[in-house]
Amino acid sequence: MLEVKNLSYRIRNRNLLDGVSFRANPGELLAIVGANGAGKSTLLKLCTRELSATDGQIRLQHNPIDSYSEKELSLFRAVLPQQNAVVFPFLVSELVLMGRYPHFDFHPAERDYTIAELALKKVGMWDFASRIFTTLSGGEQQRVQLARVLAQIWDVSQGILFLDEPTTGLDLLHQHQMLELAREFTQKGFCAVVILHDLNLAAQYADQIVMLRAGQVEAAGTPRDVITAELIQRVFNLKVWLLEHPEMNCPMVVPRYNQIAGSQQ
Ligand SMILES: Nc1ncnc2c1ncn2[C@@H]1O[C@H](COP(=O)(O)OP(=O)(O)OP(=O)(O)O)[C@@H](O)[C@H]1O
Repeated sequence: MLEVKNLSYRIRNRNLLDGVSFRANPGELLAIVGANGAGKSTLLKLCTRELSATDGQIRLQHNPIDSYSEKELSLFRAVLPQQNAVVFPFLVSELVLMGRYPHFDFHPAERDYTIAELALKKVGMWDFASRIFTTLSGGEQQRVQLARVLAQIWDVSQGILFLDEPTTGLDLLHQHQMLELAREFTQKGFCAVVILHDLNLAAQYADQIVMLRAGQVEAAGTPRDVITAELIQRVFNLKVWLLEHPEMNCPMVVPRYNQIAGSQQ
């Protein structure tokens, strides 16, 4: 469970976040959406303790975020950051095994190797296990990083998964597989908090959406509550058509063509 109450973050007299509140329950995938610069990554960095809030509270599994040691946090909470520069020539298998670091002291156990293998298979990258990570394509690297993150919380029953723009660099199939995997973990009792730019992915996979605008929550609720033409115009400055997904019970967003052409002038 993640609970954020009246969260603010101020830097150099500018409020990057102002009075943000929401709650993500076990079993839920919560998407954070908003225009560039709205404060999504800042919010995620506060929730993962990379930054400290100026005001407000964050609770994980009902306890204040600061009540946990780094080790305690890493046993139930995993983070896929937006950028994850790897400079050393690690093997793919070594990198995924790093996700197991919180679970062993000096040497990985058989179970850690097994979980790293299962995680790599889960993201369809097992065949790349003995490749050097830095030689992989952008999308392949992203899938391996996901395997590392999944390996970290593989055998946790109610963990928290934070994903910052996880679909970046992924082709259409793997974008959906990424979110299917996040959803699979929510079905195990996890809560997943995912920053997404693609409103259609948010509509299809999220149980709840928090829509940020200039550091504040403009709207929050189910995809039907939040993915409306009016809110999208207000938050993204774009007129859209809303269609019904032919199979899934959710709206689909299609930008109005004249608007896009007009916005470039
Ligand atoms: N250290 C900093 N100092 C000053 N401004 C900052 C700092 N970090 C972030 N900002 C500003 O805060 C705002 C929110 O940034 P943030 O990265 O959270 O946005 P975002 O919603 O994740 O954007 P994007 O969709 O482009 O990734 C932006 O205007 C950014 O320029």
